[in-house]
Amino acid sequence: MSSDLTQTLAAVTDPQSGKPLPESGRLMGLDARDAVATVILAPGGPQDDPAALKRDVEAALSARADIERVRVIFEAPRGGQKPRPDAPGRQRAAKAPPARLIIAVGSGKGGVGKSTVAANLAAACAKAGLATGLMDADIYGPSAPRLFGLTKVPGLKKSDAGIEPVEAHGVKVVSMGFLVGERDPVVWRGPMVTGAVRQFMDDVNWGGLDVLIVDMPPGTGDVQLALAQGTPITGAVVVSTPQNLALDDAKKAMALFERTRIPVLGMVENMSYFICPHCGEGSEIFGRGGARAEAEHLGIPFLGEIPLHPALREASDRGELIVLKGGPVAQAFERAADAMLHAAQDAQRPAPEIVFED
Ligand SMILES: Nc1ncnc2c1ncn2[C@@H]1O[C@H](COP(=O)(O)OP(=O)(O)OP(=O)(O)O)[C@@H](O)[C@H]1O
Repeated sequence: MSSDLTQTLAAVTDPQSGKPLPESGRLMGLDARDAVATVILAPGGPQDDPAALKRDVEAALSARADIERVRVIFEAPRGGQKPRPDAPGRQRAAKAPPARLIIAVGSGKGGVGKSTVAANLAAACAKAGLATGLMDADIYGPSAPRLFGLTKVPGLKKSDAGIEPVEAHGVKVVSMGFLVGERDPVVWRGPMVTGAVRQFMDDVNWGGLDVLIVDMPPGTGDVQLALAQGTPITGAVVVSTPQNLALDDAKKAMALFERTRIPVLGMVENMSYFICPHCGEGSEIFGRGGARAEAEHLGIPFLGEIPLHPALREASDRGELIVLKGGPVAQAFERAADAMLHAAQDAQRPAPEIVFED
């Protein structure tokens, strides 16, 4: 599909270089899903005419029978964050990122336990003594209020320092679920998604965290794009289950992160094997090691495997985090969190400078 789309864009001339768009070096991302095409373009120089380019891209792609909507996104110019329009008369100082490490937790599809894994990884970081936050960016189906036992939170408060996160189990939490009920239908349009995610990132009084875990919605690129614009994301963790179909979806999620320039730190396999709550014995009902093998095949680190255990679902439903309770599932989360933190720290380390001696 995407090489096909690239061909369609060959009819569009880049005003900056005069070349067909795919040959101009400005086409940074191109994807279509559910008849919506997303095109990411690098910023142009003085010769650029972004309005004309946007119009031409929209016209070329919407002429296709399989595309109903086209979304054109220009990347911010290098060397700084694109300034956001502020309230009149109010000067906004350049903001420091909310955390030293910002880690997105994503999955290719729903139901693989991504939110459960994100919440327990966050609590594991807090347990290890790190100042930790969890931003529930899964605005289509927020589950942080349930997982952290915060379903009765009546809304988010604002102070002079910004929107105040709610603290539970040692983690500072912000979720759209505090503003709308978990089951309330909300229709999100692209710009609203971007606005909500940016506001959670920029306007929450996170208070200088060590780690911010971002629970991403499955699929769609809206949130990935919104995150990638203007915040230095350390990397992404992709959660999968061992089945082949889930792994295929996980690969798509990785491709989406990479296209938005968020490096993939590694993969966590959830529901890897079943631990019998009665005898404590493990059985590999899905065939173990699928995600590890796939991660190795793709050349990305494998961060750990979390067993399928009824106690995990029960704890989650009660608003408790199993990682804080000890036992084999808690240990699995602690090991995965440790591997994730190491991978994130490595991703942040600058590449060594190679010095040639005369
Ligand atoms: N390892 C596990 N063992 C037992 N139950 C689990 C495990 N992981 C997740 N679950 C349960 O599976 C269900 C789905 O988990 P969760 O909501 O975290 O998935 P998700 O991928 O975030 O889904 P969605 O995108 O729909 O929110 C929940 O009921 C959760 O308690």
